Amino acid sequence: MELARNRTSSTIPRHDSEPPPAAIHATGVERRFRRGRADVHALGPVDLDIAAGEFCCVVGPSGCGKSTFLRLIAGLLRPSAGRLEIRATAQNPAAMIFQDYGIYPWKTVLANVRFGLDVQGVPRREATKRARDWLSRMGLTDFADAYPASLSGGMRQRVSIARALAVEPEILLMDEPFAALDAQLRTILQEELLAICEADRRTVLFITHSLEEAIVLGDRVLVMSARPGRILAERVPPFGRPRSGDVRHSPECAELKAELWDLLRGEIEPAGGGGE
Ligand SMILES: Nc1ncnc2c1ncn2[C@@H]1O[C@H](COP(=O)(O)OP(=O)(O)OP(=O)(O)O)[C@@H](O)[C@H]1O
Repeated sequence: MELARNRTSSTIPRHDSEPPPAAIHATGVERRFRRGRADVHALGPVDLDIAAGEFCCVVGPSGCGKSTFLRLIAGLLRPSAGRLEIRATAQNPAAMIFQDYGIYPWKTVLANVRFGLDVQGVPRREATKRARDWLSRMGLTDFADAYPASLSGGMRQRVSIARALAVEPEILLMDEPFAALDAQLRTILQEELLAICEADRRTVLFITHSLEEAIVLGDRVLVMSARPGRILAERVPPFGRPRSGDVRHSPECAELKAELWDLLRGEIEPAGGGGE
């Protein structure tokens, strides 16, 4: 097992004709867990390149190892086998956003968004300014001094996104970030995420159970097999950038959704259910 992290791109010789180096490069990555006496093969082998600036969505059956893959990339877990390279130049290469927001209830909204900057040792005045900028971009200026308990689910998820983006990560890892939100809020936050990523191109790995969400947001959609999760297929949504969430109403979206569902159907047990 090998893990290469924080390697600066400038140390890798390149020629102009070469494509840009992958921000995430996985070769034969596997992860196993011990559960009592049992050995749970959760993931892999996974071979995958994600380009710098690419927005990649991952769909797959429940329990196939999607979160495990994200946690490996975040450095929260180590691969049991294979090689995982994360190429980033920033001091803080990856930030993660979870479904349950992961914000601190005892800190104000402003303190939550400033948290990562405080940890990085950014001077307080600068950290506060950057945190306020992100609160403004996420429409939360008036809630800077509020505590999370007084916010709606959508607002809490905005705080969580602002906190992750405030540290200016090169790689954004999002684990079903909108799953707990109602359909309208989900659509609004998808639009906001599209706008943010348009303004500030980042490498994003986004896990979702919604095929439509994956198509609307992704430059590429990866389909994972049942556990142990492997990349079964990948599809490129036929929409350019800038892109609006309105592409969800297009025939191309419906067609691709049906195709992805066909790919997933055999991996999901028991049989049945719909495409979302
Ligand atoms: N720390 C752990 N110890 C033991 N088993 C684990 C651990 N973490 C994950 N697993 C197992 O690994 C498998 C993959 O889990 P993971 O959470 O990555 O799946 P997932 O695709 O993200 O699932 P879901 O879509 O339901 O969130 C599951 O069988 C899970 O029970």
